[in-house]
Amino acid sequence: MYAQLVKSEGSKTRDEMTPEEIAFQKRIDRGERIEPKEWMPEGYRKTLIRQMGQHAHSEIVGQLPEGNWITRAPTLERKAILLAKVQDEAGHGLYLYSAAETLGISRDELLEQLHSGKMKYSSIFNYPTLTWADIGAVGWLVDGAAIMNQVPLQRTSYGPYARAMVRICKEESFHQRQGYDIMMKMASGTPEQKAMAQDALNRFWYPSLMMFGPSDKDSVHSAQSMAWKIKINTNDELRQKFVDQTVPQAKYLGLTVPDENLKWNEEKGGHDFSEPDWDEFFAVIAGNGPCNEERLGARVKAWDDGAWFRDGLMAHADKASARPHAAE
Ligand SMILES: CC(C)(COP(=O)(O)OP(=O)(O)OC[C@H]1O[C@@H](n2cnc3c(N)ncnc32)[C@H](O)[C@@H]1OP(=O)(O)O)[C@@H](O)C(=O)NCCC(=O)NCCSC(=O)Cc1ccccc1
Repeated sequence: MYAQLVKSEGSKTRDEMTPEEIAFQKRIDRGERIEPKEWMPEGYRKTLIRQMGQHAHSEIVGQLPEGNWITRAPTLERKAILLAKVQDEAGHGLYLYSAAETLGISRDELLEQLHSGKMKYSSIFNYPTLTWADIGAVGWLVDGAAIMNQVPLQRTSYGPYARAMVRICKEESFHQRQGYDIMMKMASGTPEQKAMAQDALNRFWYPSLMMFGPSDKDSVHSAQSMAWKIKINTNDELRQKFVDQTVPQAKYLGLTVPDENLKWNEEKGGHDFSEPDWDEFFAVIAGNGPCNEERLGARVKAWDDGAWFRDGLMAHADKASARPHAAE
């Protein structure tokens, strides 16, 4: 069915699987949920830690480009809405770290891997938010792409991840609407405001398409992750759905998607569109995007600055447990 997917490193054919692995795959094929204390292949556990960890880190790092605008939101109402949205992203990160911890890795280990550059976070957050219209574009396009990817993950095979996705998707759809609402205001405002909205769309269009990952022929994990139902769709399938959903929304705003090759293809029932610049994508995920240093630097600083607070909490917890009767 997915002839274009490359074989994932370490993936096994049925003949190479142990009886336990075959039984596990049968459970997945029947659509059963896998729960934390149940047996799972080591590769399944590691793949989930990688994907859920990257997802959690993206939510946390993803607060930075929007947090940048909280003090400069144009009205009190916009400020309150943006503040709530950024707090939601923190909450999503925390559910996802908790869900990842059920796989036997601690939150400290996950954060250490983020801070040392061993684990990734979404490429999109390495682009700057230069104007207020960018906050509209982030909500509309970035949250829109996030939802497109995450709605199918509500049916992912690992129970704690699938359940976390249900609440996260509800909140992300509010985020997407608040972004589109900002874009509607800007696009129907003064010519200068409309130009800002167009400029934000121009800069965020291709980075948003990159959020779905490399094209299927370069996606090293898709084949195995889909066999395990850790992923439900290929990267290209979701990218296509995102383009098809977003193009009419841009039209409604009176804005132009920055792609001369964009056109409806009746035969395939979807748009033809230009691929993002994959060299840029691979440079960004290798740490060389416009804001990688600033984003990671901000997270490491926040971690270091919070050391006194974590130490205080631990000291308090130690004292409380040394006095078992104190709380009675
Ligand atoms: C689709 C994909 C992202 C990638 O498919 P896979 O099968 O895992 O990989 P594949 O073989 O295709 O790629 C090969 C290599 O490329 C890496 N790579 C690929 N794409 C990216 C990328 N875009 N950025 C960075 N790295 C990327 C990939 O890790 C792998 O490298 P590795 O071997 O690990 O070193 C998948 O992990 C997924 O669905 N994750 C869950 C959703 C999720 O994480 N959402 C987060 C954003 S939503 C949000 O934050 C909400 C929000 C909104 C607004 C404000 C604040 C917050």
